[in-house]
Amino acid sequence: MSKRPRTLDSFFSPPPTKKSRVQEDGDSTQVAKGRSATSTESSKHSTYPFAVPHLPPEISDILNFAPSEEGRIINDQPDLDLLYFQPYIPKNIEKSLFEFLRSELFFYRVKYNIKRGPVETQINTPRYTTVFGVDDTSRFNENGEVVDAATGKPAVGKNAYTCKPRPLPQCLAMLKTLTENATGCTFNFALVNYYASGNDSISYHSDDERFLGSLPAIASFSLGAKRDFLLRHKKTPAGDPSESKPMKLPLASGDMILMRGKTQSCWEHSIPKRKGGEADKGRINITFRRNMTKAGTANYHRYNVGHGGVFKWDDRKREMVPWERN
Ligand SMILES: O=C(O)CCC(=O)C(=O)O
Ligand SMILES: [Fe+2]
Repeated sequence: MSKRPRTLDSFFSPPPTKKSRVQEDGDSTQVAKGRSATSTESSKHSTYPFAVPHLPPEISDILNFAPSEEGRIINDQPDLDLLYFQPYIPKNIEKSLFEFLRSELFFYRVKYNIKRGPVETQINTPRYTTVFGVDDTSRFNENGEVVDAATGKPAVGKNAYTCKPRPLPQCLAMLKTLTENATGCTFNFALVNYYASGNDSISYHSDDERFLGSLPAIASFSLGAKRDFLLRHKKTPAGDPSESKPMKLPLASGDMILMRGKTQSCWEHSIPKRKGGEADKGRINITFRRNMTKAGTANYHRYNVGHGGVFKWDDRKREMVPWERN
C-alpha cells in the first residue's frame, strides 16, 4: 500500500481552518461543515487564470487507496516495457475525479506554425491541453516563485525562462505523489489532455525528447471515455518483425499505464479518432513526466499552452467554452 502523500497546501493556500482540521481528524459530526470549509480551499498562483479548488475529501480520502490493482508487466515484445494498472484509480471515485478535473482545470486549444522548407503550415492541435510543473533545474519557493533548484535565486539573463512555469495544483500534486510512491519514479511535470469527443486525437509520436533524458518513465492516466491506445515499434534498419505487430490497449476510465525502459526510444503511441462506442463522451489523459531542462519546460508551454485563450468546462452547455476574466 502506498504512503499517504504530503500535499503542497503550505504555499498554495492559507492554513486550514479549524473546521477542516476537525473534519480531517475524522469527527463525523463535523463532516458537513468541514466539507464546505474544505471545498473553499484552492490552489492559487500568479500564472493561473483562476484558482483550482482542492480535491474534495470524498475523492482525496479514497484516492489514498490507489493503486486499486497491482500493475501487470507487458514486455513480451522487443524493446517494450509497460506496467499496466487496470484500474489504478478506485472505481468508486473514477467518475467524480474525471468530472472534477474537467470542471476545474483551465485548458488551451493550441495553434502553432511549422515550417517545412519554404512552406509554413498552421497546426490546430486536435484536443485541449494544459501543463503544470517545472524541470529539474528549478523549483517553486514558499512564495510560489520559480527559483534555481540549487541556489534558491531567480534565474536571470540568458538563464531566465522564456515561459512562465506553473506549479501543480493540489489535485494533481496529490496524484503525482501517490504515483511516485507506487512506482518508485520521480516526476516534476504534468501534461493534461482533454479529448472532447472521438474526433479529438493524438497522432503517432514518442515522448523521446532529449529533455526527458534517456529511458524516461512516463505515467499516463485515463479518465472518462474508453479510447484505444495504439503502440507500434519504430522502423528499424533491419526491418525487424516487431515493426509489423502494433498493439491496441483499450484504456478505460481509471487505468494507468507506466511506459518505461526503451518504450519511448523504440516505440510510438497514439490515440486515433474514433466513431461509435463512447465517442461522444469526453476523456482526460494525465501524464506525469520528469523534465530535465528549461528548454523542455518552454517546449511544453509552446505546444500545450501557446498564446491563445483559456477554455473552461461549462456544465450547462456540456462543453469547453472560452473563459474570460470578468
Ligand atoms: O491520451 C493518451 O492516452 C496519450 C497522450 C500522449 O501520448 C501524450 O500526451 O504524449
Ligand atoms: Fe505521448
